[in-house]
Amino acid sequence: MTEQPDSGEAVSAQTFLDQPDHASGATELARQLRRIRGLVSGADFEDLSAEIELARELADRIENAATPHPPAQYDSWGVPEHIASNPVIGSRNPAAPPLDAVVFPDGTVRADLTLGVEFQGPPGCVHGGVVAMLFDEMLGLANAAAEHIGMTVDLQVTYSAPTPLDTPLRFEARQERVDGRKLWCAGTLHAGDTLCASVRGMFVTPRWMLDGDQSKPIEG
Ligand SMILES: CCCCCCCCCCCCCC(=O)SCCNC(=O)CCNC(=O)[C@H](O)C(C)(C)COP(=O)(O)OP(=O)(O)OC[C@H]1O[C@@H](n2cnc3c(N)ncnc32)[C@H](O)[C@@H]1OP(=O)(O)O
Repeated sequence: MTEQPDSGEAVSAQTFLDQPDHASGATELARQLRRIRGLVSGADFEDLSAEIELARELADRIENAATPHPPAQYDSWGVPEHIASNPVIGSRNPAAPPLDAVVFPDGTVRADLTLGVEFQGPPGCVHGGVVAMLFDEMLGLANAAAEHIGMTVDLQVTYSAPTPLDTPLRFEARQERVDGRKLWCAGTLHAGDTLCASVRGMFVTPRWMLDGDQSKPIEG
């Protein structure tokens, strides 16, 4: 639970698309791989030959133990495998920060996170493409929270100040307008009181999705 300070009164938020740890341990494995991701991209080493051998052995073992599943089908928005592989929120995707969102009763989706050197663009700053990717996901989550989802057709990001690395960041997004299959969302990214970036996005619910079941259970 968290509180929405701007409203002047405490409003509780619920974890959104909670992803319980996978029974196999894959979620914990992804956490350890994220540690390695940050260390390898942001540190110097004398000699890693022994660690490379270990990593190769580990990759071979995981490959042998894996039963790969194909990419999710279009009608499986929100099923655990779909969420888990997501490059922004996927708890089992080591490439994902991951971003954990909460949703407020008014539909605002919020995520607090800190991005390390593996997300660096300009020196000391978060890569602008990473900001855009996180915004895209945040707007997608705002659509999901409003139970009206679509695909991105237009995403306009305004970068107002550098987004610092290793600093608590706050993303917020909400769906603002719906006109038939067209959805409009907006969001902001703050580092403390500084507005680093804002976004406006337009989404369209594909024609084929209207025949499908958009209200599939949102699980993780
Ligand atoms: C429930 C569980 C949820 C779980 C969520 C987990 C989170 C996941 C979050 C993931 C988040 C990540 C998200 C991602 O990464 S989404 C991936 C990136 N986006 C895409 O790949 C989308 C590619 N585009 C398409 O596939 C088609 O264009 C779609 C299917 C979207 C629409 O093709 P369709 O044939 O169906 O529709 P239409 O062509 O009749 O158009 C309909 C209306 O829209 C208007 N229009 C169209 N384009 C534009 C435009 N650019 N500007 C302004 N207007 C535009 C158009 O004029 C028309 O208006 P009107 O003439 O009716 O007035």
